[in-house]
Amino acid sequence: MKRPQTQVAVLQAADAQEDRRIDEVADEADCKPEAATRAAFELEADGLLTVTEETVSHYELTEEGERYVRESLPEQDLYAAATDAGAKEGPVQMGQVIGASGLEGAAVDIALSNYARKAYGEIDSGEITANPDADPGADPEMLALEAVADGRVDDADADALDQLERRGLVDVREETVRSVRLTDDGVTALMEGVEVAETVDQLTPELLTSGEWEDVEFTEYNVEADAEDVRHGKEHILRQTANRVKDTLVGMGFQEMEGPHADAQFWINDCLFMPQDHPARTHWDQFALERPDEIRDLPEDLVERVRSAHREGVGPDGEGYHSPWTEDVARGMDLRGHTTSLSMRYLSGHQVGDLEPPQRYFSVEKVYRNDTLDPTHLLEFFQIEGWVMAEDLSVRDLMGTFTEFYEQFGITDIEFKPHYNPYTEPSFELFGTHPETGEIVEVGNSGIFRDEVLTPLGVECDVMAWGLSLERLLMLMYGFEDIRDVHGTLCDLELLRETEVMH
Ligand SMILES: N[C@@H](Cc1ccccc1)C(=O)O
Repeated sequence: MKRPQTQVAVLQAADAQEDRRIDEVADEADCKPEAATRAAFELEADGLLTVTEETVSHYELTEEGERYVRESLPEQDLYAAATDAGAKEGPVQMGQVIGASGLEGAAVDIALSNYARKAYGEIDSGEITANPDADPGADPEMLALEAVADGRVDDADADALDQLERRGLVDVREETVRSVRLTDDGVTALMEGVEVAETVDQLTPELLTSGEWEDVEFTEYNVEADAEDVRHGKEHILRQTANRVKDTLVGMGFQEMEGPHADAQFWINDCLFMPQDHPARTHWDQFALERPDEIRDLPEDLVERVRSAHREGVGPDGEGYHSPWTEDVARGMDLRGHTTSLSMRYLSGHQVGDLEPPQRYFSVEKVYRNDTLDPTHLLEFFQIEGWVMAEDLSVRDLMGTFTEFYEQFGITDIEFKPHYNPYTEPSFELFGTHPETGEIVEVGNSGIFRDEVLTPLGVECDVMAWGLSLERLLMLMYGFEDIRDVHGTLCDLELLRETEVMH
């Protein structure tokens, strides 16, 4: 039998009687552990070797853990001080005991909570007792801490180790250790003789620089052999999807909008015909800016037209809100609660000049809302904003656009529900079905802009528009159940690493 060089070396270094660790095998085969692992997987695929994997935990003391090993656990100090103060006989003043214990700052809370947990005594209305049966001298956590410090982790009590990890006194690192063993077929092959094939199984810098690569014969690549996990940096799944959304919309003929994250309420709310004294005005619960607290430039002519739409309405039958409207409120600066502020800027002609129909614009940008965090809400998220300007638009166009858009992401069951927005009529919310839970999830909001919005902007044709959530799209695509798994400080790295990317 002929095998590539590394495989022959690994085969010869392996044993039929016992598992040998891959790093030892690599050492003996005189190759890198990665190369030995790859060869082992290939040999395994051909039945000459078995590869077993084992997860080994390495324990290490944190700084705090090291300090306690040197000194003592805070709860041990507390017990000693309590005992000295006579707390074994009856309750004594807590203040006095803590003072005598030498514990300070955060250590006091640590001592008290662990004291109670370990039943070293009772703490009640400012008094403390010490349990005469407790034995802090043989505290299992201290013993485990010492075992870790001395490199005798195997002697440590498993529950105590878990507790130490929870207390942040030890760090645990997990490592996958692979071992190999010869199979009967492997032994037979070795006895019959395995020769080194002339083929090259690894392209090296030397082969490249010498030009030798042109003449050598390469080993066939076994794409079915198992392989080692390589964990390199990669684009975040949310960013990837955002880019895919942008490509999709560009493919559908849209151009991208850009604009400020912090903007005047004028662009965020007033242009959208949201009355200044209406609760709907705060229904996004936007974050207001302290500095600067107002925008300097607003287009005066547009301000005037928006004021008039709010006060008197638009058109012969129009009714305004008959409620106060002040430019001061309109100048107030907020973090945008939706990117519809960008649509207003573009439709007004103040961003890229006056626009003639047909036009299509989009953005995939961050918005900020003062929501309560829960599995489907974040304080900031990405909105897929978009609008189409054309002479004659109907609800069919709106639904058709969403159907076409979501289909590109494999989502074919979007449902619509009539909705209310102060700025669109009719309005629709969009829903999708969560692939794991089967629950109906709201994914966006949309509608056709009212004349009260378009007339002041100087737009004379129809405009249909929407704001969709990028994170919710991700949930439908990948089956995430909690938005915080993919976003923010609590995100689940393992999930992000392992999620297969769809292209
Ligand atoms: N601004 C709406 C989305 C939307 C945009 C444009 C028209 C209609 C609805 C939201 O954030 O929910």
